[in-house]
Amino acid sequence: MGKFITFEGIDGAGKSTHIAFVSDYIKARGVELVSSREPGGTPLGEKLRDLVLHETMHLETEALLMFASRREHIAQVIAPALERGAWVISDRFTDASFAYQGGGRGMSVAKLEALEQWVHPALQPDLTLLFDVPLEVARARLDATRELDKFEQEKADFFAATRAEYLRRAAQFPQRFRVIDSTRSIADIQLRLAAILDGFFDEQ
Ligand SMILES: Nc1ncnc2c1ncn2[C@@H]1O[C@H](COP(=O)(O)OP(=O)(O)O)[C@@H](O)[C@H]1O
Ligand SMILES: Cc1cn([C@H]2C[C@H](O)[C@@H](COP(=O)(O)OP(=O)(O)O)O2)c(=O)[nH]c1=O
Repeated sequence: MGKFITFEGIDGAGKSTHIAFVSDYIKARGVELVSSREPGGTPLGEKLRDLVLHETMHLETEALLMFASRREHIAQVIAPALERGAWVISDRFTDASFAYQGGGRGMSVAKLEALEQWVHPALQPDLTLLFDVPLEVARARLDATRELDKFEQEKADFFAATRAEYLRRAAQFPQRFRVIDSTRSIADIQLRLAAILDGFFDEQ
């Protein structure tokens, strides 16, 4: 079996900035790597992504579409890759549903756990990199760079709750989570990522 690594954090924390670095670092070890994202990662998932990022909908519809996209992603991409021994990096996975639909929007943890049990009862990431920054830093980075989607337009209290839920989960699952202080410079964060990945390779 390959290894499954997920990237998490509130919008603007710096996840996307570090994916190429982590990919290259893993590939340099001679491992086959599949890099993907959620919502999305398959042709159907990308259509669902477009809907869920731009249409207003009931909270539970939003959660169900996230898990529908995930079901397809696991079936088409993640499970086959892990089974053939490849490593998989996903820009977000189920922790994002707990943080955004749960923490941010207030959906019950019990309902999210039921969906998780349904869609991937036996699969969890081997390593989750949580890019953590205060809201003001994330907001300033987003404002400086891009057009904001539905989630990115949310207010500060939404992101405070989202960030808090991510940190709660990191404390709940310390085995797989590594929290990265994303207020640091990109170079400092790369040093920290390299140390985390070296440790992770040593454990294998
Ligand atoms: N450590 C950092 N220091 C300064 N700017 C950063 C840092 N990390 C990311 N950025 C910048 O912040 C913006 C948002 O980063 P991005 O990686 O797209 O965030 P995310 O994928 O988490 O939403 C980008 O313009 C990026 O260049
Ligand atoms: C996977 C997932 C993402 N999301 C949200 C978080 C993000 O705001 C958005 C898209 O994620 P992201 O890939 O970070 O967007 P970008 O391309 O702008 O960096 O989807 C959820 O609300 N629940 C989920 O389960």
